[in-house]
Amino acid sequence: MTDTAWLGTACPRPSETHRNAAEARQNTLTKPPGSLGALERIAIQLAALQETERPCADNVQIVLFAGDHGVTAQGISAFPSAVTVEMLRNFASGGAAISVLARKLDARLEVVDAGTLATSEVAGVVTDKPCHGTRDFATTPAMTPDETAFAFDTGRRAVARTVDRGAHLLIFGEMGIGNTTSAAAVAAALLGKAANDLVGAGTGLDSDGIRHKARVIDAALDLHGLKAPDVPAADVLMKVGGLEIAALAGAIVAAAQSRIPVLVDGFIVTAAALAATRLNPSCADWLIYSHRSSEQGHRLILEALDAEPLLDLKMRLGEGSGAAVALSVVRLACALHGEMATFAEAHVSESL
Ligand SMILES: Cc1cc2ncn([C@H]3O[C@H](COP(=O)(O)O)[C@@H](O)[C@H]3O)c2cc1C
Ligand SMILES: O=C(O)c1cccnc1
Repeated sequence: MTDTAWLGTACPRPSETHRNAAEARQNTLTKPPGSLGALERIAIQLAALQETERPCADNVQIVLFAGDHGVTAQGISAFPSAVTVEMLRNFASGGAAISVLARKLDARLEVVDAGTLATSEVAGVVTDKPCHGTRDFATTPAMTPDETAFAFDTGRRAVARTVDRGAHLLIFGEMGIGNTTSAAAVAAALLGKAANDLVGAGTGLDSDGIRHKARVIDAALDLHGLKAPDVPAADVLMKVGGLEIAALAGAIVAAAQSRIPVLVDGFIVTAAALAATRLNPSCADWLIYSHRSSEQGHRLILEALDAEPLLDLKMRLGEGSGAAVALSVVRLACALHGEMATFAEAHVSESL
């Protein structure tokens, strides 16, 4: 039995001293105070987390967790499960969206098979899984307690591999046909909302398909007793989550415990972040929200997390792609914060 006690270890608090210093610096830069909007907020948050007056997001690691979902047997995705493993090869050979973004951003990309149906190792992919895909949660819990604990640890091990590389920021992505259904089920259970409020088109379901997806989730929440209030997040993940979603939740907690800020991607990673904040509320300080996905339920999860994402580009891909695109904005926020001249340095008159 894998121990999950580590998930509860408190994450460090952001430095108020550095937050105050960064805020003070923003107000001395040659611009009307507050005029850089969210860019100021992000630079100040990062300064507090990195315990510096000049935050930085140059050294970035992207970790993508992949897993397969038994619930695909219910016809809840527009694509077949085989795509998950096919995409593993595409990530490794550099042709996926996140592969291109990682190259252009000069960020390292590690792909972890956290539980796909692949029966042998895929070249260029780290294999760290307790089983091959989850069970169909329409009929039985998706995972056993041991598989869930293993998946949390998969996330922790991925973060441990990056700590020595000195990453300023982590981005987590995911790949798993069927995982918008699992993510919606997890979020519906944790938020006490109807499945209908959290489902969306995923890879491209039509409105009948979306209604069917909601019915599958709704029935599963009944079956597993997840409409009751205050079901522990680990139970929710075990019953209707996924191996890559539990790995994401474990990785988010582990990153915060290791003092590494996380740039949170779209619908699925945000559902995992919601679970992570239930597993360990102190990790919330370490999360920066990158974008609002056009997957319908994302808005509700973001609201529950009190999150204001940086971008809304109508993206709905996953893989960490929204966070990767927002990384450019974060980097520019850091550059402005660190490199703009102050009123005194530039001999510019301050406000009346
Ligand atoms: C070629 C392809 C590449 C992807 N990359 C991410 N996803 C995204 O779509 C999947 C979730 O949608 P659903 O729940 O509808 O299956 C996940 O793998 C997610 O990462 C992809 C989907 C496809 C088809
Ligand atoms: O926003 C996401 O993460 C997302 C949305 C649809 C499909 N896959 C991922």
